[in-house]
Amino acid sequence: MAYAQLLSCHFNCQNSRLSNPVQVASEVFRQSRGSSFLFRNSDTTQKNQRRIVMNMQEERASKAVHDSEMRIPHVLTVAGSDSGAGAGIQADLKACAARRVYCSTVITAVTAQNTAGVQGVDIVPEEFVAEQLQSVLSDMHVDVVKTGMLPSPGIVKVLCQSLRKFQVRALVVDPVMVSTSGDILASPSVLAGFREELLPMADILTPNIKEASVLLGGVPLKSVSDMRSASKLIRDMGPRNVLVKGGDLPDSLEAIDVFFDGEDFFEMHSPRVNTRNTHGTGCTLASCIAAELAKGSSMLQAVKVAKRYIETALDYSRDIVIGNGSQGPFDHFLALKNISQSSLRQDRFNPNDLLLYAVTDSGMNRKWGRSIADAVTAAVEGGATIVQLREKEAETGDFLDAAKICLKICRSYGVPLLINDRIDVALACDADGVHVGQSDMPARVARTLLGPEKIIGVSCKTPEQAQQAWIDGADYIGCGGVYPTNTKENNRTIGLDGLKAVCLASKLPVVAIGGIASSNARSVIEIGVPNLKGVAVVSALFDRECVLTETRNLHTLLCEAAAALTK
Ligand SMILES: Cc1ncc(COP(=O)(O)OP(=O)(O)O)c(N)n1
Ligand SMILES: Cc1nc(C(=O)O)sc1CCOP(=O)(O)O
Ligand SMILES: [Mg+2]
Repeated sequence: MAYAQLLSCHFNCQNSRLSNPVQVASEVFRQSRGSSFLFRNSDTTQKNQRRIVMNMQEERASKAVHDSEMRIPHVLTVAGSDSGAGAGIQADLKACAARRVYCSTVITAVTAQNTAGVQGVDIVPEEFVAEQLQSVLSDMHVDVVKTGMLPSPGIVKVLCQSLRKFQVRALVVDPVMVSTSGDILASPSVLAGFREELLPMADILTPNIKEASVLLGGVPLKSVSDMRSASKLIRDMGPRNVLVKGGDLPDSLEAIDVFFDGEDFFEMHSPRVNTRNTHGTGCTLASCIAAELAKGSSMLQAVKVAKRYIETALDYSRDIVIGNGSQGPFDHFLALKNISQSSLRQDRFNPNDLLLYAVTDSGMNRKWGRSIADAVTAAVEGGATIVQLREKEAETGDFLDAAKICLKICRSYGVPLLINDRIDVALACDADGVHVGQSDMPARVARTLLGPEKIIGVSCKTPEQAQQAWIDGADYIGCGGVYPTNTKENNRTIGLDGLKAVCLASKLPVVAIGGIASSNARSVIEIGVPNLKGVAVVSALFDRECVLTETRNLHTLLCEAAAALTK
């Protein structure tokens, strides 16, 4: 079968949006079957050639199955090249790779740049920027476009034209105007194009305080309160969300960013990292937001993850030396290093997320005729603050498929998803972490495999196990069975006293598990130990007719009980 025909029938499959890989494969076979008439030689040659055709068809069909399964999230960055590779296109590529997202590139300018500053800029003609945009967007499925240096009004124009022609899920605009070294990277005439065309299309704009000031006509920003006002005024220019980055705010011990979504303000605080290696933080942050959006995160969650990633990367790279200038690049690939300094793990896990911990059960879902997607959606809608996918009977492939589905749902609600027992599944789908028991893979080995960023929970029934969990680098303890349960066979009940003993033996946050429901959750919280952060529940949520109602009720009860304790 002619290659062009194979491609075209694959293309037709994609166009008809056959979502199931098996459907895609059978469509490839169906469309390709008629074409063996191309071969009209002797019988044997015909047989051999048919075999070749069949092999090609099988290969193509399996490729079609593979392609539809393996489409990875895709960010297109439209930005300038930095020869020193700390910022620009090079930072975007590294950030996306570190966040496990594919990144294609449209180059708007080539800069001669190093750790001392920008020595030269060569702007790519707008026609050639348009050609690059056409090449990428007409061929590849781009989820999110991220923009950096847009050095001419013509480039802003052709970009907006392309964005109108090829729809993407989100547009992240980093209004690069001044480099970290103070060099001007966009002329004032670009500002008009920004205001008129690009900003109204943006899902998020990420100015630093200098850029926010330029956008507002030179108003100085000196405090967090100024940043709040600026984010509101800038949002009036069109972007749906604004993140004003306060890293350069004078007299602040913290790096404070202000996020405004049109309704609420969120202040995001992180310790200021004392390092010269900050070149490229703006590009990296915007790319990381784009990458998380491409993976399906909500905007606020994407911003939080990106900020945490930058903070961890800066901390990890604080002492590296690249170049002789005043501003060095940092290392994007900390996850590839087997580091376990607990200092790097601060803040990426919020112990308050343990308040209402929903643990899934496929048997219960089957009993009530629910898909895993329905069960998890109802739980997070109802207020579950963290979800664990616990699939005790599933084949690895099915477990992974379920994990990908749940991850998409949880990311869109900003709720972490942990995988029960299976470190390999967590790695394969880039889940937020794992929960392991005393007979599963030891937590310290899980930590080595998962790196510093992932959440690791460990089941403990005794103070000794709790102490070991801390040494092994766990983030929290699951402690039970507090009450008898039918969900886990032969599970030893340790009661409220056993729970209290485990909590007192550890600095780690603890979530209680086993036989907990609305009828007894208050008594659990009321043991009143500060590191007991919540309850983990299976049957009281999932072995019920309406998961949404049960989760809502339990969530309200837990909030009330926790609030009563702090009075
Ligand atoms: C939050 C939480 N706590 C405890 C457990 C139990 O883990 P484990 O002892 O490994 O038993 P299984 O769940 O694997 O049967 C948990 N899953 N979650
Ligand atoms: C998974 C699990 N682990 C336990 C432990 O004691 O470590 S008890 C348990 C099952 C909890 O289910 P339910 O909320 O239906 O009682
Ligand atoms: Mg286990």
